[in-house]
Amino acid sequence: MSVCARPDQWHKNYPIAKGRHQSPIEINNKEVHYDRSLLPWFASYDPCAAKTILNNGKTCRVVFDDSFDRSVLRGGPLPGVYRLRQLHFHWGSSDDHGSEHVVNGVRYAGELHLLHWNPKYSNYLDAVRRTDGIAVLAIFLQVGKTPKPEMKRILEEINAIKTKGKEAPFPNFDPSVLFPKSHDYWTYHGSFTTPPCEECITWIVLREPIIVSSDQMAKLRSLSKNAENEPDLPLVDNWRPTQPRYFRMVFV
Ligand SMILES: NS(=O)(=O)c1c(F)cccc1F
Ligand SMILES: [Zn+2]
Repeated sequence: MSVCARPDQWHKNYPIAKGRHQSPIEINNKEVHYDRSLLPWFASYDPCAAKTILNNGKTCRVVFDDSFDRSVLRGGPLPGVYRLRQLHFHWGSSDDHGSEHVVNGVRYAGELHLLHWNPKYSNYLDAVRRTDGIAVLAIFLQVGKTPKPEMKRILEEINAIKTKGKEAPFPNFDPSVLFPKSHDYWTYHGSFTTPPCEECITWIVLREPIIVSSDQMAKLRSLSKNAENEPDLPLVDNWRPTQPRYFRMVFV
């Protein structure tokens, strides 16, 4: 495994990976603070902003047009609107683990991240250098008998992006169809969960998971980390272990 592959080695190339605002973290209900000044969050996404779905060897990602305030997240802990740029997933090698955040000791089968950036900065790369540059909406995936039908659209495309570097058109998709009923959330300041682990993220972690089927999780696991001309290496366990918390949570 290359030195960058193992999370406990990341700090050798990216010292910030040992910072004091790293993600993910363990969320314990008894330790969160209630902040009544926090507002509900709102997403207003344009389905026509959806562009492509791709396998980058680390996850399955859907990319959106973020050249103007077309699909935005606002409210909650956010000072203004943040532009939707991409969504991606984290999952395990079996249904009993795979999420990045852990809630009261519970690991979910997976976690969906919708990444947004603050347009007060000139571009995404500038935003990732700012503590208020990025907002990620995180939604847990829980395995159950009645999966959310809207997940089907993404999983049907998996066959087209089996290997690293494969990309397929993914038009006309509003990711808010994946949201659970409740918008209740926890929020804290953290980082990217993959190198360079910049500490630029306002995390909004939804309390209510969405239900996916075991077959749908197996579909994600059928992706390969490698390109088509290389041996098939199952793309699984693309989650980072929880990091030290060092600071307080807030919860609406
Ligand atoms: N998992 S995460 O949301 O922090 C994330 C991103 F949004 C984008 C790139 C890498 C990455 F790790
Ligand atoms: Zn992620």
